Amino acid sequence: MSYISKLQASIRNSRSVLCVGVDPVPETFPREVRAMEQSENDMTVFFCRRVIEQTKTGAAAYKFNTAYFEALGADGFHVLNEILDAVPSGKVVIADAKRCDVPHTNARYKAAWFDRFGFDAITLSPFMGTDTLAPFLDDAGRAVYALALTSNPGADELMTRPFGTEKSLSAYIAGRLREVSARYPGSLGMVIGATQPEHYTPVLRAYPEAPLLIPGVGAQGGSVPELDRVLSGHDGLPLINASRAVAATDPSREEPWDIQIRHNTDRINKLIATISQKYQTKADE
Ligand SMILES: O=C(O)c1cc(=O)[nH]c(=O)n1[C@@H]1O[C@H](COP(=O)(O)O)[C@@H](O)[C@H]1O
Repeated sequence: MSYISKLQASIRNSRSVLCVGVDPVPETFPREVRAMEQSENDMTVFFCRRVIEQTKTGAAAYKFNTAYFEALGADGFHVLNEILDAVPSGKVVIADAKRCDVPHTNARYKAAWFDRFGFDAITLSPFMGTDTLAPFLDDAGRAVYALALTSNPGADELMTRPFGTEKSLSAYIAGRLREVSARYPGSLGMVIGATQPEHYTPVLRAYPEAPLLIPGVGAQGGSVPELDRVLSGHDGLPLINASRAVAATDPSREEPWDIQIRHNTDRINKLIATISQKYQTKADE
């Protein structure tokens, strides 16, 4: 099955373009979880599996930022594997690894994240040139999301600046990604931050059919109505990621922490409902 078919099916089944970010920080786990007196690794497996359980109806995808598993040390990859086992089949799983290296080294990252861990997609930095993306693009069943317009304030240092005749370096990257995507069976999409809608237009115009991974709603303050407006003419299927906004729990609330996670997810899904509906229709086409 191609990556795009899997993405379409998952958006259709969940009726949502929500991607739940799994970025566990043991110090922020609910006190009930921390009180279990388990090891940090066991707590992480328990917490993340519960997050997946509570979000699986309303999420099309899960994005695992590998930093949070590397931070657990030598057993971090075992922890990641145990959590991946809990993701229902049919959901898109993305390794947010943001790798960037020469092609023969990137081939080993591909062996790790696609072949060993079985992720459907990976985030990569395109800053060493588009030749570095090639090792990830030989399989129609997998996808790359290349950083094109990131959500952090420092994106203004490089990405949103004019580049050659292009409005921004981001727009140039988008154009290059479009050219490269035509040469490979794998799917090549873009990461664009929800905090940057004023910079979207030239980027999306340069690659209108790009699958999009959009982080930055929730904790980083990206505006969903703005996102809805700027996405209006975009053809590629988006995934809108929320990590902390899903996992955040408040001990002063009456509901149990895991129900809070379900309600957080419902709230975000309501917020992005217009975008989800539009792309669900596209996924049906
Ligand atoms: O590639 C990403 O996913 C990414 C790119 C970007 O420009 N900004 C960004 O926040 N991210 C990731 O998206 C997630 C955002 O987390 P929250 O701000 O908690 O929703 C983190 O895993 C970030 O590493």
